[in-house]
Amino acid sequence: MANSVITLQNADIYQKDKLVLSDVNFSIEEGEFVYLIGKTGSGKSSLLKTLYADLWLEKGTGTVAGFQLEKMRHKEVPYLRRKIGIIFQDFQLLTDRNVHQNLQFFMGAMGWKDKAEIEDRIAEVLELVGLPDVLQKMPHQLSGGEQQRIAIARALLNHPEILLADEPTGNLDPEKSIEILKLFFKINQVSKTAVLMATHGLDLIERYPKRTLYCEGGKVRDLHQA
Ligand SMILES: Nc1ncnc2c1ncn2[C@@H]1O[C@H](COP(=O)(O)OP(=O)(O)OP(=O)(O)O)[C@@H](O)[C@H]1O
Repeated sequence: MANSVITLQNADIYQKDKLVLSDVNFSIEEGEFVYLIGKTGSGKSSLLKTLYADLWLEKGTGTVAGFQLEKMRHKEVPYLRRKIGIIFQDFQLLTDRNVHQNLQFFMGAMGWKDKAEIEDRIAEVLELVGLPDVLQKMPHQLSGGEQQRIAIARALLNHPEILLADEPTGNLDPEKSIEILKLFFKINQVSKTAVLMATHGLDLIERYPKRTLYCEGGKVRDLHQA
Protein backbone atom coordinates (compact mmCIF):
# COMPACT_ATOMS: atom_id res chain seq x y z
CA MET A 1 0.00 0.00 0.00
CA ALA A 2 1.47 3.30 -1.10
CA ASN A 3 0.43 5.29 1.96
CA SER A 4 1.41 2.84 4.68
CA VAL A 5 3.97 4.03 7.21
CA ILE A 6 4.30 0.52 8.61
CA THR A 7 3.58 -2.86 7.10
CA LEU A 8 4.39 -6.27 8.51
CA GLN A 9 3.65 -9.43 6.54
CA ASN A 10 4.03 -12.94 7.93
CA ALA A 11 6.50 -11.51 10.43
CA ASP A 12 7.98 -13.57 13.25
CA ILE A 13 9.30 -11.56 16.19
CA TYR A 14 12.12 -13.11 18.21
CA GLN A 15 13.92 -12.32 21.45
CA LYS A 16 17.15 -14.27 20.99
CA ASP A 17 15.94 -17.82 20.19
CA LYS A 18 12.50 -17.31 21.64
CA LEU A 19 9.64 -16.79 19.21
CA VAL A 20 7.57 -14.05 20.87
CA LEU A 21 5.01 -13.31 18.12
CA SER A 22 4.39 -15.28 14.95
CA ASP A 23 2.81 -14.53 11.61
CA VAL A 24 2.19 -10.87 12.37
CA ASN A 25 0.28 -9.01 9.67
CA PHE A 26 -0.87 -5.43 9.83
CA SER A 27 -0.28 -2.05 8.32
CA ILE A 28 -0.55 1.47 9.66
CA GLU A 29 -1.42 4.26 7.29
CA GLU A 30 -0.11 7.82 7.20
CA GLY A 31 -1.58 9.85 10.04
CA GLU A 32 -3.26 6.89 11.78
CA PHE A 33 -3.45 6.56 15.58
CA VAL A 34 -3.18 2.99 16.88
CA TYR A 35 -2.96 1.49 20.37
CA LEU A 36 -0.92 -1.64 21.08
CA ILE A 37 -2.15 -3.62 24.07
CA GLY A 38 -1.53 -6.96 25.73
CA LYS A 39 -0.50 -8.43 29.07
CA THR A 40 3.00 -8.10 30.48
CA GLY A 41 5.34 -10.26 28.42
CA SER A 42 2.94 -10.58 25.49
CA GLY A 43 5.41 -8.97 23.10
CA LYS A 44 4.48 -5.28 22.76
CA SER A 45 8.00 -3.98 23.36
CA SER A 46 9.48 -6.70 21.17
CA LEU A 47 7.17 -5.68 18.34
CA LEU A 48 8.10 -2.01 18.70
CA LYS A 49 11.80 -2.89 18.90
CA THR A 50 11.48 -4.78 15.63
CA LEU A 51 9.88 -1.71 14.06
CA TYR A 52 12.77 0.55 15.09
CA ALA A 53 15.33 -2.12 14.20
CA ASP A 54 16.56 -2.81 17.69
CA LEU A 55 15.53 -6.41 16.99
CA TRP A 56 16.16 -7.89 13.56
CA LEU A 57 13.24 -9.15 11.49
CA GLU A 58 14.34 -12.76 11.00
CA LYS A 59 11.31 -14.03 9.11
CA GLY A 60 8.63 -12.33 7.04
CA THR A 61 8.75 -8.88 5.52
CA GLY A 62 8.20 -5.40 6.84
CA THR A 63 8.56 -1.76 5.92
CA VAL A 64 8.80 1.24 8.23
CA ALA A 65 8.93 4.73 6.75
CA GLY A 66 10.09 3.28 3.45
CA PHE A 67 12.85 1.07 4.92
CA GLN A 68 12.63 -2.67 4.36
CA LEU A 69 13.25 -4.34 7.70
CA GLU A 70 14.20 -7.77 6.40
CA LYS A 71 16.93 -6.26 4.23
CA MET A 72 18.13 -3.73 6.78
CA ARG A 73 21.84 -3.40 7.42
CA HIS A 74 23.37 -2.04 10.61
CA LYS A 75 24.63 1.10 8.94
CA GLU A 76 21.11 1.93 7.72
CA VAL A 77 19.55 1.88 11.19
CA PRO A 78 20.39 5.54 12.02
CA TYR A 79 18.66 6.61 8.78
CA LEU A 80 15.51 4.69 9.71
CA ARG A 81 15.61 6.30 13.18
CA ARG A 82 15.65 9.75 11.56
CA LYS A 83 12.23 9.01 10.08
CA ILE A 84 10.59 7.80 13.27
CA GLY A 85 10.24 9.19 16.78
CA ILE A 86 10.69 6.82 19.71
CA ILE A 87 9.32 7.48 23.19
CA PHE A 88 9.91 5.34 26.27
CA GLN A 89 8.26 4.94 29.64
CA ASP A 90 11.32 6.32 31.46
CA PHE A 91 11.77 9.41 29.24
CA GLN A 92 15.51 8.75 28.66
CA LEU A 93 16.62 12.37 28.80
CA LEU A 94 20.30 13.14 29.35
CA THR A 95 20.27 13.98 33.06
CA ASP A 96 23.45 16.10 33.03
CA ARG A 97 22.20 18.52 30.34
CA ASN A 98 19.42 21.08 30.32
CA VAL A 99 16.43 20.87 27.98
CA HIS A 100 18.05 23.00 25.31
CA GLN A 101 21.23 20.92 25.37
CA ASN A 102 19.22 17.71 25.29
CA LEU A 103 17.39 18.76 22.14
CA GLN A 104 20.49 20.30 20.54
CA PHE A 105 22.54 17.17 21.19
CA PHE A 106 19.92 15.00 19.56
CA MET A 107 19.70 17.25 16.51
CA GLY A 108 23.46 17.18 16.09
CA ALA A 109 23.31 13.38 16.09
CA MET A 110 20.53 13.55 13.48
CA GLY A 111 22.68 15.66 11.18
CA TRP A 112 21.17 19.13 11.70
CA LYS A 113 23.82 21.81 11.14
CA ASP A 114 22.23 25.23 10.60
CA LYS A 115 22.11 27.02 13.97
CA ALA A 116 19.09 29.20 13.17
CA GLU A 117 17.11 26.21 11.88
CA ILE A 118 18.02 24.26 15.00
CA GLU A 119 16.82 27.05 17.29
CA ASP A 120 13.61 27.54 15.29
CA ARG A 121 12.78 23.86 15.39
CA ILE A 122 13.51 23.60 19.12
CA ALA A 123 11.14 26.52 19.76
CA GLU A 124 8.48 24.92 17.53
CA VAL A 125 8.48 21.52 19.21
CA LEU A 126 8.52 23.00 22.72
CA GLU A 127 5.53 25.13 21.77
CA LEU A 128 3.77 22.05 20.40
CA VAL A 129 4.22 20.13 23.65
CA GLY A 130 3.14 23.15 25.69
CA LEU A 131 6.47 23.92 27.38
CA PRO A 132 7.93 26.92 25.58
CA ASP A 133 9.82 28.30 28.61
CA VAL A 134 11.88 25.43 30.01
CA LEU A 135 15.00 25.65 27.84
CA GLN A 136 17.37 26.20 30.76
CA LYS A 137 15.81 23.65 33.11
CA MET A 138 17.57 20.44 34.00
CA PRO A 139 15.48 17.26 33.70
CA HIS A 140 15.37 16.81 37.50
CA GLN A 141 13.77 20.26 37.80
CA LEU A 142 10.79 19.05 35.76
CA SER A 143 7.88 16.82 36.80
CA GLY A 144 7.49 13.37 35.25
CA GLY A 145 4.77 14.64 32.94
CA GLU A 146 6.96 17.56 31.86
CA GLN A 147 9.94 15.27 31.27
CA GLN A 148 7.76 13.09 29.08
CA ARG A 149 6.67 16.20 27.13
CA ILE A 150 10.34 16.99 26.50
CA ALA A 151 10.94 13.41 25.38
CA ILE A 152 8.00 13.79 22.99
CA ALA A 153 9.38 17.13 21.77
CA ARG A 154 12.72 15.40 21.12
CA ALA A 155 10.97 12.63 19.19
CA LEU A 156 9.27 15.26 17.01
CA LEU A 157 12.38 17.28 16.11
CA ASN A 158 13.07 15.50 12.86
CA HIS A 159 9.47 15.63 11.53
CA PRO A 160 8.98 11.85 11.90
CA GLU A 161 6.42 9.95 9.85
CA ILE A 162 5.45 7.94 12.90
CA LEU A 163 5.89 8.03 16.66
CA LEU A 164 6.50 4.68 18.35
CA ALA A 165 5.69 5.04 22.04
CA ASP A 166 6.37 2.22 24.51
CA GLU A 167 4.20 2.73 27.61
CA PRO A 168 4.64 6.52 27.54
CA THR A 169 2.25 7.00 30.45
CA GLY A 170 3.55 4.06 32.51
CA ASN A 171 5.35 6.28 35.03
CA LEU A 172 2.61 8.89 35.31
CA ASP A 173 -0.47 9.25 37.49
CA PRO A 174 -3.91 8.95 35.83
CA GLU A 175 -4.41 12.68 35.40
CA LYS A 176 -0.98 13.21 33.82
CA SER A 177 -1.49 10.11 31.68
CA ILE A 178 -4.61 11.63 30.13
CA GLU A 179 -2.75 14.89 29.46
CA ILE A 180 0.02 13.00 27.68
CA LEU A 181 -2.49 10.95 25.69
CA LYS A 182 -4.25 14.16 24.63
CA LEU A 183 -0.88 15.56 23.58
CA PHE A 184 -0.40 12.53 21.31
CA PHE A 185 -3.87 13.15 19.85
CA LYS A 186 -2.97 16.80 19.23
CA ILE A 187 0.33 15.92 17.53
CA ASN A 188 -1.47 13.30 15.47
CA GLN A 189 -3.98 15.89 14.30
CA VAL A 190 -1.74 18.95 13.94
CA SER A 191 1.34 17.31 12.41
CA LYS A 192 -0.45 14.35 10.79
CA THR A 193 2.16 12.13 12.42
CA ALA A 194 1.04 8.51 12.78
CA VAL A 195 1.24 7.13 16.32
CA LEU A 196 1.63 3.54 17.55
CA MET A 197 1.36 3.55 21.32
CA ALA A 198 1.84 0.52 23.57
CA THR A 199 -0.13 0.86 26.77
CA HIS A 200 -1.54 -1.00 29.77
CA GLY A 201 -4.06 1.80 30.23
CA LEU A 202 -7.23 0.02 29.20
CA ASP A 203 -9.26 2.71 30.95
CA LEU A 204 -7.67 5.28 28.63
CA ILE A 205 -8.59 3.20 25.60
CA GLU A 206 -12.17 2.86 26.76
CA ARG A 207 -12.41 6.59 27.22
CA TYR A 208 -10.67 7.48 23.98
CA PRO A 209 -11.26 4.56 21.61
CA LYS A 210 -9.05 4.15 18.54
CA ARG A 211 -7.90 1.27 16.40
CA THR A 212 -6.22 -1.30 18.67
CA LEU A 213 -3.72 -4.09 18.06
CA TYR A 214 -3.82 -6.81 20.69
CA CYS A 215 -0.87 -9.11 21.52
CA GLU A 216 -2.04 -12.42 22.94
CA GLY A 217 -0.84 -16.02 22.83
CA GLY A 218 2.00 -15.22 20.44
CA LYS A 219 -0.27 -13.51 17.90
CA VAL A 220 -1.29 -9.93 17.11
CA ARG A 221 -5.00 -9.39 16.55
CA ASP A 222 -6.36 -6.24 14.98
CA LEU A 223 -9.38 -5.20 17.01
CA HIS A 224 -10.02 -2.32 14.59
CA GLN A 225 -11.92 0.66 15.88
CA ALA A 226 -13.09 -0.06 19.42
N1 LIG B 1 16.24 -8.97 26.12
C1 LIG B 1 15.50 -10.08 26.17
N2 LIG B 1 16.08 -11.28 26.08
C2 LIG B 1 15.34 -12.41 26.10
N3 LIG B 1 14.00 -12.44 26.22
C3 LIG B 1 13.38 -11.26 26.33
C4 LIG B 1 14.08 -10.02 26.31
N4 LIG B 1 13.19 -9.01 26.43
C5 LIG B 1 11.97 -9.60 26.52
N5 LIG B 1 12.08 -10.93 26.46
C6 LIG B 1 10.97 -11.90 26.51
O1 LIG B 1 10.14 -11.70 25.39
C7 LIG B 1 8.77 -11.80 25.74
C8 LIG B 1 8.03 -10.53 25.35
O2 LIG B 1 8.52 -9.45 26.13
P1 LIG B 1 8.12 -7.95 25.83
O3 LIG B 1 8.99 -7.09 26.69
O4 LIG B 1 8.13 -7.72 24.37
O5 LIG B 1 6.61 -7.91 26.36
P2 LIG B 1 5.69 -6.67 26.68
O6 LIG B 1 4.33 -7.01 26.17
O7 LIG B 1 6.30 -5.43 26.14
O8 LIG B 1 5.69 -6.64 28.26
P3 LIG B 1 5.48 -5.39 29.26
O9 LIG B 1 4.05 -5.02 29.13
O10 LIG B 1 5.81 -5.97 30.59
O11 LIG B 1 6.43 -4.32 28.84
C9 LIG B 1 8.73 -12.11 27.24
O12 LIG B 1 8.60 -13.49 27.40
C10 LIG B 1 10.08 -11.64 27.71
O13 LIG B 1 10.49 -12.40 28.82
